[in-house]
Amino acid sequence: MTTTATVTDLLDPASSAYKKARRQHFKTTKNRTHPDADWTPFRAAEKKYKARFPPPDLSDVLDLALADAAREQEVEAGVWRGRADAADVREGGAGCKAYVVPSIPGLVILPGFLTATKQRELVRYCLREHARHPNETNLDTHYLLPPEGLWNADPTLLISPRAPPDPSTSTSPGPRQLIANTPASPTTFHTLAATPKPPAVPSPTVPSLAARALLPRLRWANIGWFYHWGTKQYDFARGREPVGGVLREVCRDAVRSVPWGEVFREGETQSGWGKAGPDWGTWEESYEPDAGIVNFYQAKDTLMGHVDRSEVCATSPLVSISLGNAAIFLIGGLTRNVEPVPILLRSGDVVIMSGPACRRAYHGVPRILENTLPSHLAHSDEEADDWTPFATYLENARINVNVRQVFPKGFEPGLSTATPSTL
Ligand SMILES: O=C(O)CCC(=O)C(=O)O
Ligand SMILES: [Fe+2]
Repeated sequence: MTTTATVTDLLDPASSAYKKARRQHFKTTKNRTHPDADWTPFRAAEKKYKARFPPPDLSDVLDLALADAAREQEVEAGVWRGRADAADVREGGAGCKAYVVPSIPGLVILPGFLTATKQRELVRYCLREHARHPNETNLDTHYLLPPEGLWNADPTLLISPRAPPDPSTSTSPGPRQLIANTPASPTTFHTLAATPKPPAVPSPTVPSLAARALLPRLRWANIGWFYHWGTKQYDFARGREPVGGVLREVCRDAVRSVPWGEVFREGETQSGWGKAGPDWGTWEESYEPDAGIVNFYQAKDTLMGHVDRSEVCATSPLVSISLGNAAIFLIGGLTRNVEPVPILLRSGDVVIMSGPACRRAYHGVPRILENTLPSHLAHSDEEADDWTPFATYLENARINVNVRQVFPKGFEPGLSTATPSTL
């Protein structure tokens, strides 16, 4: 008989689950040489938190839910916990708690920013309304998805690959590809916009799958301006979908609730803001999200360290919303040589990355923390009629909504050749 090891078992050295994980670990790492000396501090942290055995020690991980008595039950039930004092933070915020991390100027954490009701609304929005045509998903390249979207399809519906089978080649619709790209800026913008953006080639080896079997392979859905993964640049010629409804409202509320004077204090202002100078003082009016990605993570998925530099504006806020299971988020500096700060992000937390030091800092998600789905997103006796499938999906998943602003205030992109579909 096989039983699923819980986090509590895995953290207890006397348990059989711990001993089994240890045996497996020694078996798989027996012949491995350890190139630790060559790892950058960012890579070393990724390895640490990715490790299945021994389970990572989270005592260096900033966990701001521990500073909030109202979240005690959520923390206890999820077992994994970091420390509220694991990093130096400054507290501020009007009407809600905002934490500034002075070692990474421009990084703001809004723990528990979203109510349980808002979290549910956003989960419904991401899966039911957003991850479908005309928004592109990772599956569109390889599969002929139903027009109503994967989520709304009959779970038994057989979804066919786009390309006819060819057993001689093998590619798969995997996670996001990390490709080196030229940072976008007002100077490089026109060259980047003119670079050819050939469509991705559908894999001839993916199998037909029922909608319910394909759903766990959903990895991302595009927001706003269309992103071209092959060149890691926006494809402005395709126009954009509007960023509206609950998403725009949540992002704008989050930006408005930040005490920006605390984030960028007088006298501490960093260089790198560009010709127009710091514009954090006017974000309340000028911030307008127009692009981004919804990331769908299954329990074993990770997102490698990267910099989001395809946006022409390298300073305006990027709003990142966590839903479902918790995760370890690493954020460091402008190179991988900067030791990252590990942060435990739980459902309802919002992170804002802004300003030149943070907006182009390396960051990544080395681990999803299993069994951390808060009870307000799980199955319950009195759940709303339509919540059951969402609760089932979330048992094993985390959703991150990552929303950006591509153009700086006042920048004239001159996109006369573009044919925006829904501007
Ligand atoms: O999942 C997250 O918290 C971060 C996602 C991210 O960095 C991205 O989409 O670029
Ligand atoms: Fe990112």
